[in-house]
Amino acid sequence: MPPKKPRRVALILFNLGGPDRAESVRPFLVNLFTDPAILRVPGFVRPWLGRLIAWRRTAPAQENYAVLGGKSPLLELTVEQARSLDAALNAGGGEAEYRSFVAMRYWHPMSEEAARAAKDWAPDEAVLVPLYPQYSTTTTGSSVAAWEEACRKIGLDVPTTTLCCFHSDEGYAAATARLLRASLEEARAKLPGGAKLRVLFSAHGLPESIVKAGDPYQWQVEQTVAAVLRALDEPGLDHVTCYQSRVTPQKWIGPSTEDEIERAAHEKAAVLICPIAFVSEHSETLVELDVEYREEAEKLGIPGYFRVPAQNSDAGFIAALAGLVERARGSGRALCSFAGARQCPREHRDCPHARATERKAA
Ligand SMILES: C=CC1=C(C)c2cc3[nH]c(cc4nc(cc5[nH]c(cc1n2)c(C)c5CCC(=O)O)C(CCC(=O)O)=C4C)c(C)c3C=C
Ligand SMILES: [Fe+2]
Ligand SMILES: [Fe+2]
Repeated sequence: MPPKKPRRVALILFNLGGPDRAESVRPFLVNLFTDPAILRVPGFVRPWLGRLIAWRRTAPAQENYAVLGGKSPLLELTVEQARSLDAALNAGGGEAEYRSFVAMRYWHPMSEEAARAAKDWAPDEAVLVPLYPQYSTTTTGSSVAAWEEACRKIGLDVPTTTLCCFHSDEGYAAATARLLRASLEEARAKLPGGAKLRVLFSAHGLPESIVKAGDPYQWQVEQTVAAVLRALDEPGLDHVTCYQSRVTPQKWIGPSTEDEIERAAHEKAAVLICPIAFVSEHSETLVELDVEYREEAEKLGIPGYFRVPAQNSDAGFIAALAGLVERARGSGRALCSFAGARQCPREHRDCPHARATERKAA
């Protein structure tokens, strides 16, 4: 008998995307601020208001990207994560052949480009893999919606499993705790003896109204911090969870990372910032945390300012992601679909991270 052909599994890696040159900043921001998941105003107002906000945000955003050579490093880092994930999943041979496709939400390659590339490969099934550990309607929810629309448009119809969230996954928490431990040791070695050190778990913020409307993101961020602290196993560690990157005038969830840095400086405590909702370096880690907040902290006379690197293609993180993909495929259950809602419910404490959408092959 001829050997059985491996089943082709397309992995669709979701991230936000970022401009690839200075001229892309404005259209990237327009895409972002005209997304109904981000700008929650009546549909007839959104195109105008979204463009206005994008126009006002262009100059500060361009300044941030200028520090990074005029572009976001997010795509390159995501492509590297994709290659590493494929290598990890395909290493043992097995019944499946995996191939990752990157689908960015607001800049290229976007969902339609990813869906066309995936279709050309003729997969037997697909797994949607958000590079967001915590589910938010503004990130994973929005990406899944864009993906489904792209599939309808180009006629890609394969059985699809959605990895909804992995906020408390043990492998992910352990990999994050390892990175945190290494940075803690480095910071302690550099600090003058006896100086206080506080860990600031810094997540991307969200407008408070979005959380009040039921978005589980903040709750899931808190679960991640708890899981990382369990894995770190350092009782008594001075820490706080805070939120960065506020970009609109509404009230955002807090406390803000800037306020926590200021509080630490007043209390003569050094800070170690641990990004807790980003798994790749980008402008909000490399510029906001490493340049802007550091400058403010130093002006306030902070005794030390350190940062934990994002996971990028860290071997432990990639192994955790590979495990999540395998378990999601194997689950065969509708775990996070909640009365047809797109969103992983806030109360879903036991979320094993997968929503299996069974569709009959055409
Ligand atoms: C109302 C605005 C925004 C919400 C809500 C929001 C949620 C959100 N974003 C991330 C992760 C990323 N955001 C990135 C860039 C970015 N985000 C916003 C606005 C909102 N984000 C803007 C305007 C920008 C552009 C940059 C800027 O103007 O400063 C990025 C990519 C940046 C890059 O360098 O490529 C990521 C990643 C999360 C996790 C999140 C909610 C949970
Ligand atoms: Fe953002
Ligand atoms: Fe979930």
